[in-house]
Amino acid sequence: MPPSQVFLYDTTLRDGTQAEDFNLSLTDKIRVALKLDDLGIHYIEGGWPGSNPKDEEFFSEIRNYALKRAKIAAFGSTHHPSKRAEHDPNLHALVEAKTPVVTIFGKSWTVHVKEALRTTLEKNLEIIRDSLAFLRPQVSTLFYDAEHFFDGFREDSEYALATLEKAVEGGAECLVLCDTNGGNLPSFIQEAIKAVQERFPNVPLGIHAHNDSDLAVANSLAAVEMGASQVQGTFNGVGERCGNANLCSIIPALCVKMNIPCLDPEDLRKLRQVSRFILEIANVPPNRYQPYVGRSAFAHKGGVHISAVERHPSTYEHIDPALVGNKRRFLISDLSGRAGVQRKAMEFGIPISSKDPVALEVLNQIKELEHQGYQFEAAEASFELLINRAMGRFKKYFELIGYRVVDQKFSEDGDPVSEATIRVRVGGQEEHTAALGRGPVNALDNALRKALEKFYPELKGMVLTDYRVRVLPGKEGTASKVRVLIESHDGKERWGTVGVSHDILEASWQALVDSINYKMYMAEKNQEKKGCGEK
Ligand SMILES: CC(=O)SCCNC(=O)CCNC(=O)[C@H](O)C(C)(C)COP(=O)(O)OP(=O)(O)OC[C@H]1O[C@@H](n2cnc3c(N)ncnc32)[C@H](O)[C@@H]1OP(=O)(O)O
Ligand SMILES: CC(=O)C(=O)O
Repeated sequence: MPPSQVFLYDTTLRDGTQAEDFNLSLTDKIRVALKLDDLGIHYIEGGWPGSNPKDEEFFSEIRNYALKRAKIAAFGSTHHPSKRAEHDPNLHALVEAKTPVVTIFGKSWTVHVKEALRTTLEKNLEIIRDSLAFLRPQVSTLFYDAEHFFDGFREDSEYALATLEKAVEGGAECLVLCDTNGGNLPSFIQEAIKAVQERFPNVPLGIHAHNDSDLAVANSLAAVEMGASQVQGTFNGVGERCGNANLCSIIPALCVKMNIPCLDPEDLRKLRQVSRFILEIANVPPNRYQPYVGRSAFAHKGGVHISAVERHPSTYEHIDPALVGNKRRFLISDLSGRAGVQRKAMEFGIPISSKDPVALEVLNQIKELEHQGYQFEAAEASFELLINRAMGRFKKYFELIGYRVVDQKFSEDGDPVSEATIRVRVGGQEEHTAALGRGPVNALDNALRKALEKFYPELKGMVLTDYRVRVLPGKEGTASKVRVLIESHDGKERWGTVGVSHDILEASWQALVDSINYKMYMAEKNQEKKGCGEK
């Protein structure tokens, strides 16, 4: 039977940092711990104090903070086979970490006892009991992680259960069953838990699942369905190899789908923000397709989907995105229909009906342009300008008379020098400028801005923050078409524009021009809003 409450045990700072390319400094660890505490996580495993000085420092540093809700846990192993518990430096380090919770892991699988620990099955049982018994009087809460429990249970169920018995004898308050290699299926997880419950009806159980079969979340929830009241996992599922059970998916599943309290609804709304915060700190790019919290988790692209979601969100959404702090997005592409165009236009504040011939014209243009290689999902500014052009509302801020870009290399080792000259007409006035740049696109961008800034000083505050070039599929080698996506920023807003051509400069030019036009268009639009009394 599922428990009445689940306790969340986060191991991002310990097992999470065992992931390739996921590293945290001491300061990072403190910041993440405080964030998790603020969210309402019950236990935060800070590291392995016997492992390295950073983890030791973490435990002394975190004592300087008054945590609101979370308890800090220190992690380590049972004592070394060659030592007695009282002489084992790892166990001493755990006590010296002075944490309210200590978690130690021990071996449940005969293969591990013989091959990894290189000891006898009897000795391992003694190691488990003695390690816990040594810690028990010195720590207030003691958890036992039964490493490889499920693999051990399959191999020799009696021995695996005997290891748990020793942990209980030693004083473990919760037996956390681990799918360490992440290879088990939910049905087997439930079968093994049933046997554990029959043997230990009064001992709380926990689950610690790895994701090697992409089942860590399913296995964790299967364990909870059986009655496990502690769930260990990491934010964004980071962890050794393919990662740990992802708390960003487990938490909403528990709260929203299984109605098992683990976070307050108000805290649940912070989930996406906390997920992002941790990735930012670790300098890891977010996975846009991550369930619940990813940018695309509630992004609708197919025309049929957009139309139905407009009518009733649950037609294509499994939960309300706001519950986890995410939001619904509608994407424009060649898979869109009129409802998508209308929805997007409404978002831009342009009222058109899906029956309006303009909606159909815009739709046809998008389908043709996407066929040519344009893509508007990351270039919404270009799309907004396209709607305005179709409606005859587009204002031309400048006219190109011509440009020339020269890229010269003077020696084998030297950097090339790029220079652009440009002639534009603004109103009735012609402007002719030149600029150098770090590469031809930068030179062209510099020359264009230099020509326009005199007329539009607001362009000075605009910077290009991202520039991506993608060679479009084809067999034409260096003659292939390219798509350029530019992201610009003016301190307040960020917008994306797109250009496509066989010529990389032309593709860049299109995206640059859209970016500048959009900036000017936004400035006027904001001015109009102010004129209408909007704040
Ligand atoms: C499933 C998990 O994620 S468990 C956590 C894994 N995390 C980590 O390993 C990160 C932190 N680890 C470390 O910093 C180091 O490995 C340390 C400090 C713990 C140990 O370092 P070392 O003493 O150099 O050992 P090493 O890293 O080679 O690990 C193997 C040793 O651990 C021992 N060991 C492994 N598991 C256990 C256990 N449950 N109980 C007791 N000893 C164990 C092995 O017997 C072996 O000892 P031996 O070489 O004397 O035979
Ligand atoms: C304890 C642990 O991290 C594991 O078994 O995966």
